[in-house]
Amino acid sequence: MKIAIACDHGALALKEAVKAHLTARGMECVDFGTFTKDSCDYPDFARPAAEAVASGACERGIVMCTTGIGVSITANKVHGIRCALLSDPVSARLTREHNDANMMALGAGFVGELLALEIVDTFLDSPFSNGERHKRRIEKLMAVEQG
Ligand SMILES: O=C(CO)[C@H](O)[C@H](O)[C@H](O)COP(=O)(O)O
Repeated sequence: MKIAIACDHGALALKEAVKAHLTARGMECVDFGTFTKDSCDYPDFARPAAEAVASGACERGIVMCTTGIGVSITANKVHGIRCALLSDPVSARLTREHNDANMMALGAGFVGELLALEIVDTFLDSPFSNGERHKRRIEKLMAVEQG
């Protein structure tokens, strides 16, 4: 699986840990930065990662900042993206089963590395349920993009 990853200065260490973990699992990470601890602006990194998922260049995306909020809001403004801000593995499973989320966000200030990796694994390993009611709801939520 090809995964787009991105972070700002608040989550650099977590992004590196996620990248190492996914690489060890045999997945390909496309890293959109940031690459230093210098202060930066999270949309500059979350946006291209989300666009890579929206275009199909990457299958899933994982974006990180201090809270996870800024990167998740940014990703969700890209057409085709359903990005869930996650802090527990149950929500990671349910957002795949119910929302068919194609991206997830983590707040490095709130979720430690071990928990973050469990959330990432659960998110990537959980399938969409394909339930009719969930498909209907996703169609309706994606229609919001059309105005
Ligand atoms: O959490 C974030 C946005 O939702 C970012 O990671 C920023 O770090 C956060 O807004 C704090 O910004 P600062 O420049 O590091 O003070």
